[in-house]
Amino acid sequence: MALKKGSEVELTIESTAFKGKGIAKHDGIAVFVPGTAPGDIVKARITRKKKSFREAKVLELLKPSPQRIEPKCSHANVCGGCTWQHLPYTEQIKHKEQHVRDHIERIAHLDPEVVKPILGCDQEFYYRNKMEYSFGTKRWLTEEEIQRDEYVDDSAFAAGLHAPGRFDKILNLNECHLQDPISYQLLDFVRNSCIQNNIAAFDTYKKEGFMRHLVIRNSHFTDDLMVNLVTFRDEPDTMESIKTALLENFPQITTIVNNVNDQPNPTAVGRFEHVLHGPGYIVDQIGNHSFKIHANAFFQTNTRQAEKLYSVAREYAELDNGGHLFDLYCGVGTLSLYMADKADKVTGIEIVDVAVENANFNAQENGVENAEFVLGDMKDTFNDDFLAQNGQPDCVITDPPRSGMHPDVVEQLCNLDVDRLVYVSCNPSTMARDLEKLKEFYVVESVQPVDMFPQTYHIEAVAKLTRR
Ligand SMILES: C[S@@+](CC[C@H](N)C(=O)[O-])C[C@H]1O[C@@H](n2cnc3c(N)ncnc32)[C@H](O)[C@@H]1O
Repeated sequence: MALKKGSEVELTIESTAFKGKGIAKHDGIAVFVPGTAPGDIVKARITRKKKSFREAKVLELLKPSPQRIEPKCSHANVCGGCTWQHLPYTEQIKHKEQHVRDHIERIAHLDPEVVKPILGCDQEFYYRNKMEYSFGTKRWLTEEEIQRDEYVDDSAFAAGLHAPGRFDKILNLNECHLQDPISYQLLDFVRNSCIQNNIAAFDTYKKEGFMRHLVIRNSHFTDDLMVNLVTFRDEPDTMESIKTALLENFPQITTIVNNVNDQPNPTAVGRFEHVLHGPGYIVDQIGNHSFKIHANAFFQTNTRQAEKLYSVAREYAELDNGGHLFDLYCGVGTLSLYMADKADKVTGIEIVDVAVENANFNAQENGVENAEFVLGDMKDTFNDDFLAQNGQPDCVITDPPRSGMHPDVVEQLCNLDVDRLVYVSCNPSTMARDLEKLKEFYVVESVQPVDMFPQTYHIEAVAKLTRR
């Protein structure tokens, strides 16, 4: 019988899908069930019906999988951040490796044997150097509150992470084990200070209020600790009082910045920024190089594991005979500098101006004289004029955002006369899509999954391509 939306059914979870959902089969139809583990037997309600699959929500865990462990965090079952705290880390990485294989086979149509055994992360918790919290006027109700017969008001000054799939509801966090505990202590302090001082959270519907995000960045190699308060309006007096209170209670903070995002978009990047305390950046280290990082510049969020990732990219780039390296989507120049001693010349391209400024500064600070960085959108910048001006590369590293590369960039890479291409990706699905096109011109020799994000379904991978 076809499963209708709303029907209740008993399911045995067989495996996991990308994004962490468990998969069960019912009358030959795949049913995706979040929050489950292979081996679980659950009573579930169908929440979505599509031609070839269903989605379901667990109503009752009838028999837990023997693989299950107690999550460390009290929010684990609700928070969308950690999908897999109920699985041992050894199991998590098996699933991630399999997901990369699946994408390589199903989307890139390549032999999954090119995927190597995953490189796991030594640190299972507290590995992040950045957390981006949000404020809102609606809190996510607990399961117990939802079940009550009476009306429960969800209006609140809520501070934490967005409830899964909800742009308007915030899960009020009082713990999180992905970043140093100082991170959620700061969150708690800012939430309480705002409530005491009648400072409003931003209301996404009415487009009013004040506090939008709190972004904490801490260095893993220095004592630098950045607090970035993202607000809807520019109110120097309010910010001065928050800054004073923060420094009185957390003297270890080395810099405080205020990004003012007065636009409807929900990003934590301001239209302009004020530095309220300290230098306005932190310094961290990957390999032998130190990096200056401003609030709005990208930096790998797992500093220690980034070195493992970069060493794979360095090996795949095969720069033993030097040559000209292009570092596409270069951020603050981390990969460029990590490779620069092997190359004759490195040219990076990046869209965020402050990241390019940081990259130039970082090259100078680290005594790297053969790297230069160009500001621009890859799809407009990486063209024939650019090649005529900057010369042809011998090797290209590309490390795009989660959305992957723009089709024009993929096409330019297909037409490029280059021996080696190294594709670093934080999304196996878009990487596989791009490899599908690139494989006509390049041999995909190997794909190395590297886990940068324990407890979550996210997985990084590095692919080595050589010209046909
Ligand atoms: C995944 S990060 C990689 C950064 C760097 N390779 C690293 O390891 O730190 C992707 C970078 O691409 C930049 N970016 C995003 N879209 C871009 C575009 N259209 N053109 C150029 N750079 C872009 C982002 O600002 C970010 O710095």
